[in-house]
Amino acid sequence: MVIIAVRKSPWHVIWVPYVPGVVAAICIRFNCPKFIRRREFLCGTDKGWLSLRRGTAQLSCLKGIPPLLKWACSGWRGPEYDHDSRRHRSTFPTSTSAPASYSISTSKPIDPNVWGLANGKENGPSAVLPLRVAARDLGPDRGRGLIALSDVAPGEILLSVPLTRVFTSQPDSELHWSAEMAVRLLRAKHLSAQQHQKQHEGALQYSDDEGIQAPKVLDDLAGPEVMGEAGWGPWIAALPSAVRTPLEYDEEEVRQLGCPYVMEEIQVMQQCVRDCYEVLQPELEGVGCGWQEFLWAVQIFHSRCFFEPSSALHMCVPGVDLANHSPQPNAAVRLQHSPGACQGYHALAEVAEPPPPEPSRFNLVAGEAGIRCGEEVTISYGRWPSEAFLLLFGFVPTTGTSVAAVGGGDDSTGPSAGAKSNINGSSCFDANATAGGSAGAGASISADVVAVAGAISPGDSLTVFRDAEEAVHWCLAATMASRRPRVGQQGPGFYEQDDVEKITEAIVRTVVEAAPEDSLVNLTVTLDGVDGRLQGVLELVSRHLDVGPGDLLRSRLQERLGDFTGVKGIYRDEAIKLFVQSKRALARLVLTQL
Ligand SMILES: C[S@@+](CC[C@H](N)C(=O)[O-])C[C@H]1O[C@@H](n2cnc3c(N)ncnc32)[C@H](O)[C@@H]1O
Repeated sequence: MVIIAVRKSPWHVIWVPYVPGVVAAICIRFNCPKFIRRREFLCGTDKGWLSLRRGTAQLSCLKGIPPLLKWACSGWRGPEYDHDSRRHRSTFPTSTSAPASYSISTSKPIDPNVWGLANGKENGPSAVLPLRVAARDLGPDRGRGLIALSDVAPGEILLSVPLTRVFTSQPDSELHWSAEMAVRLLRAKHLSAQQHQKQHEGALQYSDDEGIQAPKVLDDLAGPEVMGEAGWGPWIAALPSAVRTPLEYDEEEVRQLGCPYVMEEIQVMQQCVRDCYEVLQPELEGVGCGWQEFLWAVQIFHSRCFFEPSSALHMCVPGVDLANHSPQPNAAVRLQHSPGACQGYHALAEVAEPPPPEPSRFNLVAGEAGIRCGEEVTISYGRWPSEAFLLLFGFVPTTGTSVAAVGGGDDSTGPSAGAKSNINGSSCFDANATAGGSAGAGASISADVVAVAGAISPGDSLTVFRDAEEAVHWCLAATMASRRPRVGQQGPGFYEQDDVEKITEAIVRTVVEAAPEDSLVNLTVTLDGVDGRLQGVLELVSRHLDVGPGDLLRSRLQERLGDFTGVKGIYRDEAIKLFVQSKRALARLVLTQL
């Protein structure tokens, strides 16, 4: 696992390159200039492809997607060209151990016709494109996804999309990136519909005139490099008709999230998109679009874009954008740059005739364990707190483990108080060191803890304080509240409000001076332990207040847990439920460690 600290950055997801040096890190981020809040996440990505998932039962075929995949991979000569894959394929043992419930338990290639794949057709002048993947409807939880049509060898390219067919943000736009892309998408949709209409009318007109050949309509495979904005039609036609992220949540749904930080984030995001709409409204009306279409288009980009850090561009990659997320993916993406863009190309050109430069391509590549026929092809969107997944993609990833032990919808049940074991053998829970607590390092993981951990979204973290200043204020206020003297008595260690403010200011100054380079925002706990910056702040405060940092953390976590246990009513969205369950389970689990 590679861990990367992303500092002073808004939502920012990073994939570490599968083969270092071949591809730049690919990221996804939500980055709105109007409301950038400095946030700090520890994030990482699994470099390995640990376990593979089998295909889902009852997969239905999708009209419109096969032509999309072919269109997206324009100019690619296909997997057979890139690899001698038969050699690799023979390395798979015959799968006889697959559970009977799996719909596909054979490594025999699936007949593309049965699966509705328009296969073996030409893609370019003479090339045959026998794709190894097809899109399938995987049900309401995941939407569509990509399924392997045959066993795929490690490292084999599954889809290869030229950058000319990648819908990319404009670097110098003054608008928020997704709003700028949305308005272009809607214009392209309008133009491609007009183009389609013209072609249809032309064909009708000529079919009336017997003996006269219909005018040659543009090839179905033509793209934006030939047709300009109207050329995005095949991709746009395959986009989902609805995407639901928190941009569409109403007040009640936002409230159900329970977490004040996330609630605020969503409100700011919603306002930002409304502001962008106001600016763009005249242009949007010009292409027959209103608020609903704009909101759809913005959410399309939030949920489907890669972020390429070296160019700072957001990229929506037709075909690859059908790959769903898994914390244990079996594939990854790579940017493959053209020889013309590589060092040495021009030097070569001086001494010999170099091959014509190929466009750079965005590849979907099988992981190092390969992929079995019938398995879903997944990539990792990154290892992120559940709010990042929720805000951008509208879903919260799970491990699939039962959540019964953390109470599910019933907030009264929690993990057994005896579950004092250390998560993953980590000994990071040292906040209690001066408070005399037991971290239980090295203890085995009890069934309760495993069940609780199962509800926690992989990579989740719990924001304990927004920033150091809030932490200091809270610690002082909570400590003074507990020491408030009775009338007529002198409480030990109790300060009056004026003094509290002075002490708070002094502590904040000390904290900032102690870590001038550090961004002291988004102080969290995770399954790996207490954020070191949070630990530092708590220790500084505790010295002034004569109270253990572990005690301060414990009572703050109790309060945060209360945010997630107070949610009433039936969850209106599965993602909200999973978000609340994950945060609640994490808070409880950390509390058992203190
Ligand atoms: C890049 S798209 C993937 C293709 C998408 N399923 C479709 O039908 O077009 C990302 C969206 O797919 C869905 N998705 C991806 N991975 C998922 C997962 N592990 N669980 C649930 N939904 C997922 C979410 O709706 C997300 O916003």
